[in-house]
Amino acid sequence: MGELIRVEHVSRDFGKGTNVVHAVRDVSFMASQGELVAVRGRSGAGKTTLLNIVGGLDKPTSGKVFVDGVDVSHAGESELVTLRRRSIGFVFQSFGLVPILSAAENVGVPLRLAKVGAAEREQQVAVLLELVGLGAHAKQRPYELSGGQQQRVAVARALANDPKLLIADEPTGQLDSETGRSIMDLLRAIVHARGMTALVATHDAALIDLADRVLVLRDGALVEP
Ligand SMILES: Nc1ncnc2c1ncn2[C@@H]1O[C@H](COP(=O)(O)OP(=O)(O)OP(=O)(O)O)[C@@H](O)[C@H]1O
Repeated sequence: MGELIRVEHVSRDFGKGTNVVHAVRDVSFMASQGELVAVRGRSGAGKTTLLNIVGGLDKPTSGKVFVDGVDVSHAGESELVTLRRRSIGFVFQSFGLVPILSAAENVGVPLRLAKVGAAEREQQVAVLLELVGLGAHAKQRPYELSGGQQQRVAVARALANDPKLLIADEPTGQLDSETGRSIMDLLRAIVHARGMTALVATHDAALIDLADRVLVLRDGALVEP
C-alpha cells in the first residue's frame, strides 16, 4: 500500500525562553494507506499537538509533514482548507456536533460545504448513517442521542467527504469502556473496508490492540512501545 503520511523530524514548541514547552520533539514516522495507527501517551505527552500538525490545524516549529503528497507544514491557509475538506476527516473527544441540527443534517454539513445537491446529499447521508448503525435516528438532534450515538454521527460526518485520512483525537474519551470499544471497532472496520488511513490518539490501553501499529509518545518524543 502507498504512503499517505510522512512526518519528518517534527518539533513543536509553545512559549518562549524559560517558559518554553517542548510539546513534540523530533518525531518522525510514516503511515500507509489502509493503516490504523494509534498514538498513545499520557495526558500532556503531545498527542493532540501531533494530530493537529498532521491535520494541518497547527504548524510545527521545525520539521516537515506530508499528507497525500502535500507539505502541510508549509502550505498556505487556502491550500490547507482544500486539503482538509477533500482529504481529511476529523473526530474529536467532545463529538463537536451542531446542537440545533438533526443527525442527518450534521452528517450533511461537509456535503453542503462541497456543494453537493440536495437529492444526492440526502442519499449519501442515508448511506453514512446506515454505515454507523443509526439509520433509524436520522431526525434526532444530538441531545436526543446517547454519547456513543453522538460519536457515531460524528464518525459518519467525518466520512462524508470520503477522506483518505481520518484523524481522531481521543474519540472514546467521553464514553464508557464498552461503548468506546464499539466506536473503535467501527473505526477499524471502516478504515479497513475503505482503505483509509486513521491516526487515533488514545490513552486507553484496552483500545490499543485494535490498532495495526502503535506510536508511543512520552514527553513529546516517540519511544518504543
Ligand atoms: N496552545 C498551547 N500553548 C501552550 N502550551 C500548550 C499548548 N497546547 C499544548 N500545550 C502543551 O503541550 C504539551 C502537550 O499537550 P497535548 O495537548 O498535545 O498533550 P496530549 O497528549 O494530547 O494530552 P491530553 O491527553 O491531556 O489531551 C502539554 O504540556 C501542554 O500543556
